[in-house]
Amino acid sequence: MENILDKILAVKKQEVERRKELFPAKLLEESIYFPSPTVSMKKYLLRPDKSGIIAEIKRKSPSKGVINPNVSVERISIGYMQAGASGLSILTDSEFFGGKNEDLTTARNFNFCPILRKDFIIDEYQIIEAKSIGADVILLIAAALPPKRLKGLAQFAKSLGLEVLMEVHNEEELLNNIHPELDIVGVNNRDLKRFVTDINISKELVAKIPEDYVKISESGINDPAVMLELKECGFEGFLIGEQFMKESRPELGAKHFIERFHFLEKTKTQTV
Ligand SMILES: O=C(O)c1ccccc1NCC(=O)[C@H](O)[C@H](O)COP(=O)(O)O
Repeated sequence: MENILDKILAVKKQEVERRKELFPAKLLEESIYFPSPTVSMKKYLLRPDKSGIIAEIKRKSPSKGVINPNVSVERISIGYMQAGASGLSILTDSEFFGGKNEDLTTARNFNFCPILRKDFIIDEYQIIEAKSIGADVILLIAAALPPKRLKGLAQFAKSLGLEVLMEVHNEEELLNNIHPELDIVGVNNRDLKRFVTDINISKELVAKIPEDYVKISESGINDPAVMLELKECGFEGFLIGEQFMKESRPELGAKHFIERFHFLEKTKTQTV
């Protein structure tokens, strides 16, 4: 039976073909976003003055349905960064997540920070598009791509100066996809085929990720105490969406979350 990831990928394939006709790659290459150079997510995640959080803007999701449909990308993206996020993740998929490319360009125009284009990348065209709308990092999902294809897309992204976040959900995906073209390895706690979210997936896989990569844990992080546990296990970054987006003011949700995280971290250091 077709799972949600298969369904998203089938729709994405058609969408990419349509977009290639409407906006040929040659045209996009001419409009590659110029004013801002690539900002390194890897470096921002390791900065001690930041929280390590990649704060996400998503209006809806297949697992949760509508989360927060009427958001101001300008206000939230600025607020996330002022709250201490290390970077932004902008969902650009429209059919399943209610996003659009313009959301990323808006975030780019108002922030000097690393921005992840969160989408389902299956084609070089989408990488050129990511660069043209102002992204710094692209996501490659191991569950969505054969290892050889993933490597080829990673190499292509690097040739455009983009960083690559490679996402896995189990050890097999990790071992099949480790190569030098990656910058960040993400463990998605959410099984994209079944919607089950389990933080233990991150805890089990972290030690198996080679030291050369910045390690992030993704999805289902809904408590600053959980984020602290993940940090203590060895994660340097934390991709958080729904926990903030479910608030009427997501940027304030992020601010309170980050304040609480710093308080817990400080208390723990003082008592050890
Ligand atoms: O979120 C979903 O339902 C989903 C379904 C199928 C593929 C991807 C999906 N989500 C993308 C993500 O990985 C999350 O948006 C991201 O990691 C943040 O997760 P959360 O903090 O749980 O919103």
